[in-house]
Amino acid sequence: MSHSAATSTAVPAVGMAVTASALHVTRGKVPVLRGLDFSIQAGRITGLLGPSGSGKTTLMRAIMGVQVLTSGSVQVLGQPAGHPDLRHRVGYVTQSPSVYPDLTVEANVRYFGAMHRKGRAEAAEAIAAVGLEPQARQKTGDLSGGQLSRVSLACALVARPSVLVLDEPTVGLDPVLRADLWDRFRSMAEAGTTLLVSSHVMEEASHCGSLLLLREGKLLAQLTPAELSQRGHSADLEKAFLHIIQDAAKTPGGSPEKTVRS
Ligand SMILES: Nc1ncnc2c1ncn2[C@@H]1O[C@H](COP(=O)(O)OP(=O)(O)OP(=O)(O)O)[C@@H](O)[C@H]1O
Repeated sequence: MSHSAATSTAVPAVGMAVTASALHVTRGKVPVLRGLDFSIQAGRITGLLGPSGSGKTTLMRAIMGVQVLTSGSVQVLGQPAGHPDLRHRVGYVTQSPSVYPDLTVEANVRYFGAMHRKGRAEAAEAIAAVGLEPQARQKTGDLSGGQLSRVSLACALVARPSVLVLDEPTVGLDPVLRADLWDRFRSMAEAGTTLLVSSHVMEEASHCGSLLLLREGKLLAQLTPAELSQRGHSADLEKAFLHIIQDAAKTPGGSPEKTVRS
């Protein structure tokens, strides 16, 4: 897998790429996000961590502007989430790969690239970035699950977005590929791209510059991995997170502890 720094149209690594204020989302009759306030710093990897059902995907959908908000607001690169000006600047990779199975890897990536006025060179770079050069001419429908999710990622990378939102991008990948992908994310952040990456795997939190910890639709904390370890009294980030969750459960009314800003 190539680790060349991505040339993106990223905003300078100052200021905030995403800001949510008093964000409430109800899906069906279920209050899923319950009053979130946070900012995501530009040019950094922010991890979105929380148990299954805590609202991670819903929050990512809100940031992409594809989720109806009950109240509150989400701003992305200074525009309301979903604003047409953000179309070429914000990329989203969902949990289920959305690619054309009858097309080759290369054709898929070139197709998505064309939507963002990108050509052959950018497609080749995106394919190399996810380690799929050997499969470039293969029909996407014949690939393994992990390869398929990497095609989906390449289809987002080809646009060279300033903000990249990734829903569990490392699921189904072996440890070597996972490490390669995190290296890739790191070099993208160094080049100025803002990444928001969700994961169930607390071990992956250590790759992030900042963490948003969600539980039952509330923000338990925003902090660095080192702060998580310190506050959760364990070098094992999974144990530290559990500790913080247990502390929050003891708080009267089940309200989260005071949010730590990193
Ligand atoms: N369309 C819907 N109608 C009603 N409830 C929904 C809908 N979609 C999601 N939910 C509920 O919203 C809550 C949050 O779901 P969400 O997918 O955001 O969680 P998540 O943290 O991403 O979970 P996972 O890690 O399992 O993907 C869950 O309780 C889920 O059942």
